[in-house]
This record gives sequence, C-alpha cells and structure tokens, in this order.
Amino acid sequence: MSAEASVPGASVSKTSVPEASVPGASVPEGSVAEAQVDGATEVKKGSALQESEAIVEVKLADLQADPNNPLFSAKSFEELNLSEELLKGIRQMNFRRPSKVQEKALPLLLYNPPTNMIAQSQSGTGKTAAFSLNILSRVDISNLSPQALVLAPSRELARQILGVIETMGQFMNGLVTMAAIPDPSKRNQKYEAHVLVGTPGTVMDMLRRRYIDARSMKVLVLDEADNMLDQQGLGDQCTRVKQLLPKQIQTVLFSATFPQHVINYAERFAPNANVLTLAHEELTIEGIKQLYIDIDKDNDKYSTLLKFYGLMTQASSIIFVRTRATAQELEARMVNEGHKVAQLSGALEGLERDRIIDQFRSGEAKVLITTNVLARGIDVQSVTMVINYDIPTDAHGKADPETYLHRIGRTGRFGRVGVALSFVHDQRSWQQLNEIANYFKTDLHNIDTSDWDAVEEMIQKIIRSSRAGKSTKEMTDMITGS
Ligand SMILES: Nc1ncnc2c1ncn2[C@@H]1O[C@H](COP(=O)(O)OP(=O)(O)OP(=O)(O)O)[C@@H](O)[C@H]1O
Repeated sequence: MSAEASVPGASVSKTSVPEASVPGASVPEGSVAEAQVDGATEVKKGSALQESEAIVEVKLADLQADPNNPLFSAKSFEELNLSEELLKGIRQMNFRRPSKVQEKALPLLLYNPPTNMIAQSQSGTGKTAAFSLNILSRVDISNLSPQALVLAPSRELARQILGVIETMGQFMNGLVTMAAIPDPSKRNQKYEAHVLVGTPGTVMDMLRRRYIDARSMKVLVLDEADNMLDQQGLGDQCTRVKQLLPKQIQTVLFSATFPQHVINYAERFAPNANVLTLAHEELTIEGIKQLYIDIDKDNDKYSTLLKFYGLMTQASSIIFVRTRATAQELEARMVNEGHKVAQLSGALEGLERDRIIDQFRSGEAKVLITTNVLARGIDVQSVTMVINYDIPTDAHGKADPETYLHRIGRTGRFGRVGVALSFVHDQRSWQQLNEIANYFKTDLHNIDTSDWDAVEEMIQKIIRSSRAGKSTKEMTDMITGS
C-alpha cells in the first residue's frame, strides 16, 4: 500500500531516507543517553554507556530557560515553600529547577485551605514529583495512619510512584509508605503507613475489609486520571474508593491527556478544582521524533521488526502490541531466534511482572514487548525507542490518539531525545495513524527502507543526541537528510 495517499491537512509526510548530516553531530560511539544523572530514582547497572553530566546539565538548562518548553520555569524549588527535608530530597534526586507543571501546580496544591486540582502536562515533564511534593508537605509524621492515597492504573506504575515518594521523602524521619497492589502474602495485613500508593481494586478491597483506616485521609491523587475515570471497571472502583474516604479530602487528578468527555466527569469527581489544561497540539514532545514505516504485508511486520533489533538494544526499547497473544507470540519467536527480549502483559502473575519490569529498569533486559498495560506513566530514562508494532486503537478499532501519545511518551523523558516508530501495513492502519497525526497536528516522517544503512545511521544520530536541545529545524534536517 502506498503511504503517499494525501489526506486533507495531512501531517504525515513522505520523505526520503536521509544522509543525515547534523552540524557538530560527530558523537562518539556509545554515548547514548543512559546514565540517569538527573531525576534519578534508581541506580542503573549493567551498562557502560554514560553521557557526560556536564553536557546534560548545559542542555537541560537551555531547555528550562525557554518559555515555550514544558520544562520552563521562572522560579526555583526554594521559592515554592517546601520544607528543608523535601528540598534535600529534591537535591538528592538531582532536580535543579522545577518544570512548568511543577512551578504552576505546586503553589495551588499547597495553598490552604486545600483545593482540588485537575492538571494536564506533557508526558515526562514531572507530574509525579508535583503531586508527591504536595502529599509529603501535608503528611503529619506523628500520626501513623494513612493520610494520602495515590491510585494508578497498573501495579508497575504504583510501585514506581511509591519509589519516587520514598526517594523524595528520604529525609523525613519516620515516614512510612506502602503499596496496595495485588499480593497474596499481604491479603490480611493492616496498612499502617502515612502514604499509600495502589491500584483501585486492591485499595477498594482493603478499605472495605477495614485493613485501610481512612479516617485521617487528607489527599487523594488519581494519576493517569482520564484513564482511571474513563474505563468502565476502573472508573467505578475509583468512585467507590472516593465514597469510602472523608468528604473534605483534597482530590488531585493528573494526566498528560484529558479528552473533553472525561473532563466533564473529572470536574464532578474533583469539584471546584483549579484546572490546568493544554490544547491537543501542545501535547507532543519536541524531543520525540515520530517516524513510521510502510510495510507491504502484515506478514512482513515481523521481519521488519527484526531489522531494528540492533538499534533497539543500543539503549532500551519498548515494543507495543495490541493483544497479550501477540506479545507472547513475538517473544517466543524472537527468543527462538536467539534474541534477548522480555515480555510483560496482564496475563502474567504479579510477582513475575515485578521481576520483569525490574530487569528492564536495571538494563538487564533491554527490549520489552508489552501491551497497553505499560502505555502510561512508566519512567525508564534509558528508553530511546518506542515501536508501535500495532497502531493503538480503541475497542471498536478506531484510532486511539491518547494511547498513542502515552505510548510514545515512554521515551523523550524530561528533555531527552527518543524515536517513536509506528508500523503501518494496510489502508486501515495507515488511516488510523493519519487520524492520530491530524489530531495532534504533528508531523510523522516516513522511513524509506530502500537503504537500511541510511535508516540505521539516521536513527543512531537521533538517539545519540541525548538531549532535545537541538532546534526543531536541525532535528527535522536530521530526519529528512536535507
Ligand atoms: N524538576 C526536575 N528536574 C529534573 N528531572 C526531573 C524533574 N522533575 C521530574 N524529573 C524527572 O523526569 C522524569 C519524568 O517525570 P515523571 O515520571 O513524573 O513524568 P510524568 O509527567 O508523570 O510523565 P507521564 O505523563 O509519562 O506519566 C523522571 O525521571 C523524573 O525523575
């Protein structure tokens, strides 16, 4: 099928393969962004790939000085009225300056009397830190009962958020945090902690069985709130959880996406909230280079995927597929052919899922095949490539722009550079991708596969540039080879 079909106002453009030439882009081998030098919540092992801290700092400082960048801020953390313990925690995480959402949301969140909030900000711009700092500012350490609850759509995300809260609160003596996620060994345990982070089903169960005492709860956060409120099962569970919490609780909803139909419901869930929202076209992240590849037949998708294996393992990569069955099948085929890949889907049991995501975080597994279960929130800074093996669609087969945005947002975290590569193989998938591009009014560039060496060189150059400090034009030149 031809990708040249022209769509009104089309933002999917066909460009030839580049002989990429980037001014000053002679980056030494192995300088792919890997080391987590800012925002570190984990120590990376198993990788000799390091990027110079000095270079990263300079580039991040440039991004944060640009008022049009979502990482921009006019203030410092010191001006945001945080406790000395929290400022120490932030310094320990190597956060130098707040991002736009942190700077804007924090004063509103910290204000007394507490006010609800609905806040939207692009993927990877530090929403977790924004709501975590509010929580930790409001906790009374002398009262060891749950005072703040964060709900997230997956166990992996809940564990990650817990890690951020623990790192950030490491200087708050006596702080206790706990995960409320499915765990057979903890089914009959009381949740004696100041802060809980969990998935809605487990939290509801524990509240009902009185293992969570909700009387001191002051803050409820829904991360990925549009997803939590929109999905049938999850939405009901979140509503029921809220009904079991004190009426005056501060309700905080965060996400990169808030489709209009969810905003109305969100405003009922968090009444009289301060609202920070963005337009569709503001949502794409400059550092994520969106490419697509036009494949003749469905059958050729797999062989095309294999051609990217070398690039995928330079740092870390995620391959998104539609179903659990495809995830399992791809894993089996790739492993059979001697490739090292990991696979995570909702079909696996909880502890197995923990083991796999931890391996991926540590760099032990560099290629992860997964479904939409990991489309949202997962923050692994070494991810430089995201592959949409299947274009994201909703249950009716319609293009799903929100999921696309979350999936590609697993790369390009906090100013880093990443490549998002989508596979189209027929008229339908082509149309779905076009709908997505039009929704965000964004440019997607076609990869011409007649010269694989050139494709590889172009992608290498992008992922080696490590920070999105380059101008849009330089980046576009890199892709188009002009
Ligand atoms: N002020 C800061 N300075 C430097 N790094 C930061 C700062 N705030 C957050 N980070 C880092 O940026 C990365 C992305 O943050 P986070 O996971 O909170 O993004 P997010 O906005 O929640 O993204 P998503 O929409 O994908 O959930 C994390 O690794 C975090 O440690």
